[in-house]
Amino acid sequence: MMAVQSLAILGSTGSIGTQALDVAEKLGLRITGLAAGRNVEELERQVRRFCPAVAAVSDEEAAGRLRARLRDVPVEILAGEEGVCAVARGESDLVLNAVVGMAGLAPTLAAIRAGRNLALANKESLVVGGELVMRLAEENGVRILPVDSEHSAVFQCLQGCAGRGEVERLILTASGGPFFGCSRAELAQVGPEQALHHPNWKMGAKITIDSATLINKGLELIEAIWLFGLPPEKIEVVVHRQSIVHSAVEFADHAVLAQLGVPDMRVPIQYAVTWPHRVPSPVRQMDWFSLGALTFERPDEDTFTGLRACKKAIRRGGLVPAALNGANEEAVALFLEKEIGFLDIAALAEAASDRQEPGEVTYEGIRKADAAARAFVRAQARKADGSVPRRAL
Ligand SMILES: NC(=O)C1=CN([C@@H]2O[C@H](COP(=O)(O)OP(=O)(O)OC[C@H]3O[C@@H](n4cnc5c(N)ncnc54)[C@H](OP(=O)(O)O)[C@@H]3O)[C@@H](O)[C@H]2O)C=CC1
Ligand SMILES: CC(=O)[C@@H](O)[C@H](O)COP(=O)(O)O
Ligand SMILES: [Mn+2]
Repeated sequence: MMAVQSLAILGSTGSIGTQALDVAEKLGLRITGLAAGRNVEELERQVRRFCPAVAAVSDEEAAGRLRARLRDVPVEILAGEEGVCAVARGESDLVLNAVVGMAGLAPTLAAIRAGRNLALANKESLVVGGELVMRLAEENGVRILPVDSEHSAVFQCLQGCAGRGEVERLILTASGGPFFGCSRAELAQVGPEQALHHPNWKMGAKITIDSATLINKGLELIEAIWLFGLPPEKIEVVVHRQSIVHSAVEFADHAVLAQLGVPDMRVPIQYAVTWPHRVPSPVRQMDWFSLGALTFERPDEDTFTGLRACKKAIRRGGLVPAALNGANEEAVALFLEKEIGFLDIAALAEAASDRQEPGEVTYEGIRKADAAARAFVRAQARKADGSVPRRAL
């Protein structure tokens, strides 16, 4: 891959998007396109600072507001999923997809079909459509560079590895989230305020809740299967409370390589951009003498049932992970609105995925499975007769 000089960022107003702009600015990259949801104020600031040729937002109303704010700036403003996909297809050496959720799938596919190399933070693209995404990437000669910290860590450990046959297993580390060690009785009482406090990472709301339920790790397991072409039996989830070891690879000779560092997403973002090279970064050095103990434990899947539900969805395959993902997104939104309890998230994600037949993974199939799972979750949450595990225990 030629050195990246220009970058399009999708989800530029979010946690990863803003850090990616920070990295891009320090590397002196040209920003060719930006896309976001509805945060027009932040996107206006970004457009004025980085002067992309094109910017997109998720709907016409937001596009109207952005156009009104940027009348004096020569930028093309697009709207809707098609607008975001147009930014993904536009001229750039690399597209960084940091959109949150299933909304990232269409732009992932658009970038790949246009032959754009992809730095992928949007893990949901691979969760719902890994088979499709990886097949298209291969057909179009597109590289997918992981941004998710664990997958970047594995990718870094795999540099120089001659092939999958040399890998015994991957070790995906999990912080355990804010509630590690809690009982189900305690989890039944927690609300968004507590769940939004990740012990080690400052991230967007959706992924922070996913970390608290451990569903993030289940989604990451699926992401790893597709990125590295390994079966689930070869991927072990290990709780590592300190988030210093970002993941590891055990090779055929049982040597283990791990990637360590302070928890700062600018490291994996920058590596995805500069790969295979490493360049200086403003991220602080790890202080070995203040690290203290690094601990490793087995995840408690009886308490955090979401991880087990993800493993079941992987085993059933096909469209089942898409249903689980759609249900989870909907349930997380309801939890943040205080409509359902914390334990309901995993219960609803599992119930919705159990209802889904595996079927064939097509774009239309994914959308249908996603929509059906969301409708199921909304309907269950509306029921007042107690037949759903509302604030389940
Ligand atoms: N944050 C982190 O440290 C990590 C995140 N990830 C993954 O990266 C992705 C982004 O996460 P994060 O940055 O935390 O999320 P945020 O919620 O902080 O940001 C999400 C971004 O997506 C945009 N967006 C939302 N809906 C749409 C849409 N329909 N079309 C276009 N853009 C949209 C938002 O726009 P707006 O705000 O303008 O509405 C925002 O720019 C997720 O898939 C997450 O799992 C992976 C590893 C670490
Ligand atoms: C930074 C990152 O990659 C997140 O996905 C993070 O790993 C979440 O932490 P958990 O390990 O708690 O899910
Ligand atoms: Mn991660």
